[in-house]
Amino acid sequence: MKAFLRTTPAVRSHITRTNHLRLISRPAAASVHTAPELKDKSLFKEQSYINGQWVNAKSGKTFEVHDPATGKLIGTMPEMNKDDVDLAIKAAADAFPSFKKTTGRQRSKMLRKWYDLIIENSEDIAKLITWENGKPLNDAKGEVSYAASFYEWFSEEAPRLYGDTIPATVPGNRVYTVKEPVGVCGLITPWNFPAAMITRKIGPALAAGCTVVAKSPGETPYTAAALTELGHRAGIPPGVINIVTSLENTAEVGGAITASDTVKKVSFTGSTGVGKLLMKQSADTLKKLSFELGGNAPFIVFDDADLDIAVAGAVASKFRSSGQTCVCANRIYVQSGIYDAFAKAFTEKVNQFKVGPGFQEGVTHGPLIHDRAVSKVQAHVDDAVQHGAKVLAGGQKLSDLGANFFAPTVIRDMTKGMKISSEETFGPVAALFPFNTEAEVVSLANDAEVGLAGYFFSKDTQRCYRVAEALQFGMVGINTGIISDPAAPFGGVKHSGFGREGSKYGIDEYVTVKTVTLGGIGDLQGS
Ligand SMILES: NC(=O)c1ccc[n+]([C@@H]2O[C@H](COP(=O)([O-])OP(=O)(O)OC[C@H]3O[C@@H](n4cnc5c(N)ncnc54)[C@H](O)[C@@H]3O)[C@@H](O)[C@H]2O)c1
Ligand SMILES: O=CCCC(=O)O
Repeated sequence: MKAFLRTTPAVRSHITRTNHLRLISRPAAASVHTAPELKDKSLFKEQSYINGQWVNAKSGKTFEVHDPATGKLIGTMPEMNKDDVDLAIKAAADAFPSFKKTTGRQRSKMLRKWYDLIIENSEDIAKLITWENGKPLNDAKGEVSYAASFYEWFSEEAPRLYGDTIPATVPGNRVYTVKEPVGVCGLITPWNFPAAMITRKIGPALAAGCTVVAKSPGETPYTAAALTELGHRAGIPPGVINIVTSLENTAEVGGAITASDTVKKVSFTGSTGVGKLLMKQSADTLKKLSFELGGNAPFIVFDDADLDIAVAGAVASKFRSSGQTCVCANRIYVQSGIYDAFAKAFTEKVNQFKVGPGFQEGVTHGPLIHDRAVSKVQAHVDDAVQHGAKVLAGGQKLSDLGANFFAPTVIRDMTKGMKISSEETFGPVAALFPFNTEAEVVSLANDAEVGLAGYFFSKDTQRCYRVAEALQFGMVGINTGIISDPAAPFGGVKHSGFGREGSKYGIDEYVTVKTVTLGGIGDLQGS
């Protein structure tokens, strides 16, 4: 109810009109909020955003969003369908002709203003992230600066969208290229980084001069809405950013985006399965695509590694967002000479974690996003134990804290046939596999359908080059467990998808290269 009271009068009147039955019929427990206090209450929006206006679904339907830490209701969002998506696509298409004519410098200023507003409001945005995603407030603050950094970065790229001057093969011809915005872009992002995944797409799209229809994640739509409100305040013109929301209708919304011939590009971050579906759906309209899909990252510790650095790297890589990032270590391979020492030191660190609701002081790790995630984690642990692995820490749900909490877990004596060796857990389970030789572990690491991130730890410089070259992954971390950086290209190979986000390459995903050939310029008279 508190969230309801924080909405604007216009929104309240609409919700009252369309939802009064649901509001009054909700069970008492479900309507009790543990709402964080926002400095700017108008950042909490329970509507979608089309053509510069906050709107409801045309059908009037809504879906509920729940706090993963408490299970309590946060609020509702419009349950949009194809009709709403078509309106958003039309708004983006109508805005495109004038937005594409803005200069890179003008777009740079808009993105910079948006960046500044996010930084000014970072505490509120972080609270929204913690509320709907569950991650501890400090991590949420980190995500806000990471998310904002993509607007800063692409505000700097926008004025530097250079083409080439090309020496022609044909005498008398002159050839040059121009990078043009691809057009209306459909962006689909997951819940694990409610802010950063969407800014990593909107930043380069706008920098290139594209307009967008973004579908925010059904589990975590409020962060995207708050960012959009700040974009509105930054003066992004109507129709340039459109945010559609859905939960149950997500497949229909994805179908409408991919089927549209007006949408020229789809950028998706999420699971490999959904990525493949969207690629099939996009075939008829031959869209430009970039897909950041699932991972199953190997994390290799060689005997010659610095033990403390390797342990710190494993803690950071494995347990970031309670294991719910696509680049989290999933298979931790430790060489036999250092295996026992690593297992002991690593387990000691994991035992120091404090699990709890993300707003609670001192909490280092929050809940998982929902009960399906908890069930998958439990299934992976049970499978490993049934096949002979030994639990060193955790291994079970923390039901006393709430339905979505799972104890940070360390398991040793993992072997190749176990589920974790071939499936991404996406949760707080560190599985330690022993190995003996460099060739053996490189082969194990590469024996995966996916290839997003891989990590290894060694003090041997020659080995560092050798193994980095041999690993079949889009990103390799050497002696570090954190590789995310707006300046560094982010993306995978194999079934982890294609395309790169962030970095100097990120903007290329949103442009087409036009070649201009001027023929027969002739010779100067008299020369
Ligand atoms: N490579 C990366 O950069 C990256 C980043 C984050 C997450 N991921 C991957 O995402 C997965 C976890 O996220 P998830 O479980 O929410 O993934 P998911 O694929 O189920 O969902 C991702 C997004 O796609 C939407 N979606 C689902 N079905 C859709 C459909 N038919 N049409 C259109 N949209 C649809 C969801 O609503 C959500 O917004 C993991 O596999 C993880 O590795 C990858
Ligand atoms: O979960 C995927 C993205 C995480 C990151 O950008 O570091």
